[in-house]
Amino acid sequence: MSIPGDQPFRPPRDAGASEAVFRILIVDDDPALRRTFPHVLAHAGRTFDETGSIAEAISQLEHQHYDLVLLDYRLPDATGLALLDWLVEHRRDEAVIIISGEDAIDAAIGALRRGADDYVRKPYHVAQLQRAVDSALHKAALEKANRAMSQRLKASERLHRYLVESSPDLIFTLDAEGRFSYINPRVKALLGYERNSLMRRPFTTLVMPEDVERICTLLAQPSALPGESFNVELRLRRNRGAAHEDDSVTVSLTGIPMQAQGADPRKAGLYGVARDISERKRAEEIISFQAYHDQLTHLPNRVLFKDRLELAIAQAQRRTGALAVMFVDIDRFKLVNDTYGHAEGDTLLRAIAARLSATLRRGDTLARLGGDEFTVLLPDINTPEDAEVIAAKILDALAAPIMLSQGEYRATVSVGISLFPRDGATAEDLTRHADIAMYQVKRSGKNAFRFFDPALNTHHRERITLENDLRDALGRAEFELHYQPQVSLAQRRIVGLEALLRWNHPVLGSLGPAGFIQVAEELGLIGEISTWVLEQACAQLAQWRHEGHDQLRMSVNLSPFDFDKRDIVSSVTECLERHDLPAGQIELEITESMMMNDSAGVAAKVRALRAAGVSVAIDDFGTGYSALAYLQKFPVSTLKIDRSFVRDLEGPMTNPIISAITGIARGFDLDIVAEGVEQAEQAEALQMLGCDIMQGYYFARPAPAAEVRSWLQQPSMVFPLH
Ligand SMILES: Nc1nc2c(ncn2[C@@H]2O[C@@H]3COP(=O)(O)O[C@H]4[C@@H](O)[C@H](n5cnc6c(=O)[nH]c(N)nc65)O[C@@H]4COP(=O)(O)O[C@H]3[C@H]2O)c(=O)[nH]1
Repeated sequence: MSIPGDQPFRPPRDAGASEAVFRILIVDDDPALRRTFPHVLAHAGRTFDETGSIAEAISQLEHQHYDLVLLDYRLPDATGLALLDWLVEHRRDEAVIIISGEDAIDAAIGALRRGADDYVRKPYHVAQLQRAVDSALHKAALEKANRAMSQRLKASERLHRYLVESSPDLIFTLDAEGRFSYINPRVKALLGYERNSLMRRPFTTLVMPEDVERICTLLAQPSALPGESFNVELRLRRNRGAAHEDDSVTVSLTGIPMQAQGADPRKAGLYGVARDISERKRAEEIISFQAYHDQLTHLPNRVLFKDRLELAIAQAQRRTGALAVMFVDIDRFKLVNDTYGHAEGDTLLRAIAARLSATLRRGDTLARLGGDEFTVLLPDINTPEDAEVIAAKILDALAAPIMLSQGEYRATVSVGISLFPRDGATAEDLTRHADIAMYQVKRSGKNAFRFFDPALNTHHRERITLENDLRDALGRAEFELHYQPQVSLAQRRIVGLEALLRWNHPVLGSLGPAGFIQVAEELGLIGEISTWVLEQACAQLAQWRHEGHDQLRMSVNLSPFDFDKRDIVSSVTECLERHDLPAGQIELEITESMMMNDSAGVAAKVRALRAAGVSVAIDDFGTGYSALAYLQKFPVSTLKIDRSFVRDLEGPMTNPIISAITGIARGFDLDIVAEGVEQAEQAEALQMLGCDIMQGYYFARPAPAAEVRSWLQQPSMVFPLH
């Protein structure tokens, strides 16, 4: 069996005999001989030391290693055998050639037994001694090289063992039956097994059941040739005893079949390296989760929703079934975000996501597309009524208030529904059509659901065009203010003017605010528009005051959004200062509904405005649930009687509501203005009911500033003005 990549060990070059340096120790009591030897044995790379006794030789050897000792047998202090014994005893590896004049064979046997390499008997021929020395040194060189090689082999083996045993990867070998024949200690730390307990156990012992079949198939493949590696990702199971939250570790396994030379390829063992990639997998999972999920709610995002919808469409097509897509948009979400801040907005989004999720079944998908937009995929519905039931459930799910840190909040949503195949065959069409249906719900009062109707499509396109045009309208100076007089019958003069916004649309002509104010609010453009209106109205009033009409009051309509997000008080007072206007000559109109939902602190702002001397009127008074309590909380200065009450006026004293309103106004010392007066009889009746200031087509329609100027200049007023 060969371990791939393991090369045969080669000795280093300097271990070769040819390049070695040899030290030779001559031990002889004859000084003449000691001097002769170096001459007769001289050779490049040989050095000689000499001593005359065993004791001297030992002392020399204790300090120096020699390759060869030329040892005289008989010395003054002992025989050469004593030195041989010393060498054995001290595990020395010097080669020894005994040079002896002894005749007895015992001397030679004794010397060779004690490890002498050669025995040269005196008298000898010089060539004989030279041969013996050459041969002993050659042998010594070989042994030296051998020793060096085996030392290096051992070191190399230790290194390899160290690398394998301390590897952070799991390294193992399997026999031909797939049982462990080696496994490194990493298995203990990684999976909690004692390595010995795994020996001869099948590899599959360590594999999670879900992956066993896969790895078995891979191992059984005949294409797995020796040296041809494979790589596979699989889960290894932890020892039950290893207290760990995960019961498996995901590894990347590189397997290299090992096969004995010429053996059956199917009978190959395996060399495997398994790297723990659990962390990487987790990171990958997080990254892919983030790519397909919304971070705030952890719901699927737009990409994943589209993917699931496309899959559901394909499946519905196959089984000729139906599916529904819902577009869910939170009503007035912007208001929460702008008023309470993004943290509260996020809490609301999470709470709504949780409520919606709870109403759906396992196979349904709830996704967050971004902002306050959610989508729902109902992949398996039979009839439109099924979708209707779920839409109703969604609305119901939000009936209970949601707890925000600022208090309870009642959220509502608008839901648009499109059906496959009826309303579209692609993910884009179905989502767009559900979106259009949702828009329609928004326009007709919110907090409801509605199915897509192809007719909506045209409206929707018109709406998109309108939105785009509206974004450019301020920049292109397409807005204009018209002014409608408020007259006092008793004084027969114009006492006030209401500024009413007009949009001179390049294609559609002059548009009234009803057609675009709500869109501007939804697009977040209302703030800029209101600022422009206020500025324009103040400038115009200043102009008329300059022309001598200094008793006029200017009414300006504000949107609830103006009270929500801006510091309306300072905007108004600064504008008044800029135009040098007395505060009481500007009147801001707010609606009843704004008073009822005092989330943005409207009452406090109204009080601040009133404190600054600015008049505040309640528009459409009496149409909602105006309670006297509101009048205490909101210290307004004027009540405007809605034109719906004026329209119903048939004769004097016939309208109890108007009587009540005038009574309230008197009680609270408020001004009163009747709107929508179209006929002389209505004016008469209102006067009888105690209302003197009136506004309506009977007196004058809203008109551009130039026309209003001509009315203001009339010395005596005759109604109608035009
Ligand atoms: N049928 C009938 N209608 C009459 C009569 N006299 C006046 N009107 C109309 O009644 C509306 C009076 O304004 P509003 O109730 O404050 O109702 C206003 C106001 O709430 C809002 N609006 C107007 N201008 C602005 C503005 O600059 N900013 C904001 N945020 N809203 C505005 O748009 C609403 C509609 O404004 P307009 O279309 O200009 O409609 C005006 C006016 O043209 C009448 O005798 N009969």
